[in-house]
Amino acid sequence: MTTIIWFQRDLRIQDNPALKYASQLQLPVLPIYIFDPKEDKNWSMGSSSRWWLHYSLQSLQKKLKALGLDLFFFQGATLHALQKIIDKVDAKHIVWNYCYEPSALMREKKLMKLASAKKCIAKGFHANLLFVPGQMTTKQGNPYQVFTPFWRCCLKQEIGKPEGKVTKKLRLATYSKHISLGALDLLPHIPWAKDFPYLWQPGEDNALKKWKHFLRSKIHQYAHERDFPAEMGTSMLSPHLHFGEISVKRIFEDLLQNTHAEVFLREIGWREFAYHLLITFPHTPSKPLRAQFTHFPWKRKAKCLKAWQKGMTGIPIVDAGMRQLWQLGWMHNRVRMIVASFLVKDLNVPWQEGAKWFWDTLVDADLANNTLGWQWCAGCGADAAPYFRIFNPFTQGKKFDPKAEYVRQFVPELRNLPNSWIHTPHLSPKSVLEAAGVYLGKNYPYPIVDHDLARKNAIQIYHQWTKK
Ligand SMILES: Cc1cc2nc3c(=O)[nH]c(=O)nc-3n(C[C@H](O)[C@H](O)[C@H](O)COP(=O)(O)OP(=O)(O)OC[C@H]3O[C@@H](n4cnc5c(N)ncnc54)[C@H](O)[C@@H]3O)c2cc1C
Repeated sequence: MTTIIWFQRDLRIQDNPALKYASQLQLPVLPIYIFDPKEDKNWSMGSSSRWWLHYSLQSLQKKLKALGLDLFFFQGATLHALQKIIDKVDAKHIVWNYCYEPSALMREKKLMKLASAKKCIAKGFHANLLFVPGQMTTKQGNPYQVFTPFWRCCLKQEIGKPEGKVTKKLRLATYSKHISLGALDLLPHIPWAKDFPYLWQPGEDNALKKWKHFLRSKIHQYAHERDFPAEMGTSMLSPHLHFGEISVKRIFEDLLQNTHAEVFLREIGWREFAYHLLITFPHTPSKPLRAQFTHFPWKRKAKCLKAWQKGMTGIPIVDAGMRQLWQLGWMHNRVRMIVASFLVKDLNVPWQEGAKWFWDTLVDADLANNTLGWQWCAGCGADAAPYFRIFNPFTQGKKFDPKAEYVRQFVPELRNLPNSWIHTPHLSPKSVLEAAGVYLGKNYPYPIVDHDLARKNAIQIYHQWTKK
């Protein structure tokens, strides 16, 4: 008789209700992780996330060993693997924390049935969000589609306290047919992620360290600094939150006594909103929430998309963002909005193309947050920026990177341009460019579109389309 604990996106031992429950059952425990590279079809895990996952699992395995346990790895179709394991160990219980994505919830439902047929008690726990998504409705009983009333409603609900730590040693069940972490083959074969470790240390201990540091020395400035990409004024917790290395209930609890918490807490609220939308409207990762956008005349321009992906658009703030993403697997939120607006409005490329690129390159790639972010920028989602509000990437660059530290870090070929010209090299006097060693069309591109024309064009397309 065994208790299986199935880890998914809850790679922590603190405030882990499934682990806590398993620890109270007095049976040998079998902690497992199953990786199915083909799962979730269009949204199987991207390359940067896999990098993160490898180190996060390594860290969890170490933490479980300190509890007398281990982490057993499996590869292949999840339900099939679960069925085999339940049979092999004659499982009495299988426990897990819910993964709030449409296909994961479907899988978990099937697991309930499968386990019950085998007389194994299956139990899922709510652990990775503050509120169960999809349950909050307006007075009329409709799902919320605007953030502020959604969040107001959330904050009136009770939020349970985080679970304590499991501290006592547990008995490990035995199972011989598992594979090693390395055999999951999560790490890249060519070293494109070589710079990631300068910025990122996955794992629960590092997530907690980062959170404590943010609380101690950054949260009081967050409201002012969060929009300036060179300041590093945000928490940078997104990949840790995505993989469940830190509990959002724990974050909420720590914020209760903090007088600077409001703005930061709202961002945590956007995460809740994103999951609420994803569960309520499960088609939205690939289709617009506002159905009238289904036939919007986007254009698939392969050359423009490539230039955007490579950070070679000739628009410094866009290129800096796209190169930060490639180099470090992450991009600052303000810049995510700028590059997304540029792709969908200036280049008229479908938002789904941008979402896919982010999915593969972000260490924090998250189906709910990524979908919300892209649909917000494209104007086709809930509470989205109106389509005709188009970011000017040059003024955004000057406003949010006034000393051009961000652009200089990620677009070093522009490094020697003065602050007054660095965001608009194409308008710079020839003498200034020459003095800085910038040769447009040679070592840095001309802008791939004229922003003023592109803006007029985007608005014209929108008006023609809305008249139809
Ligand atoms: C086009 C686009 C795509 C995005 N894709 C993702 C994604 O795949 N994964 C992801 O986690 N975030 C995504 N975001 C949201 C946001 O950019 C990141 O969460 C944020 O930059 C992460 O940095 P941080 O942890 O320092 O954030 P902080 O400012 O410190 O915020 C704390 C936490 O709140 C949550 N959060 C913050 N802003 C948002 C937001 N706008 N929407 C939802 N949750 C938010 C995140 O979990 C974040 O870690 C996207 C935004 C845009 C505009």
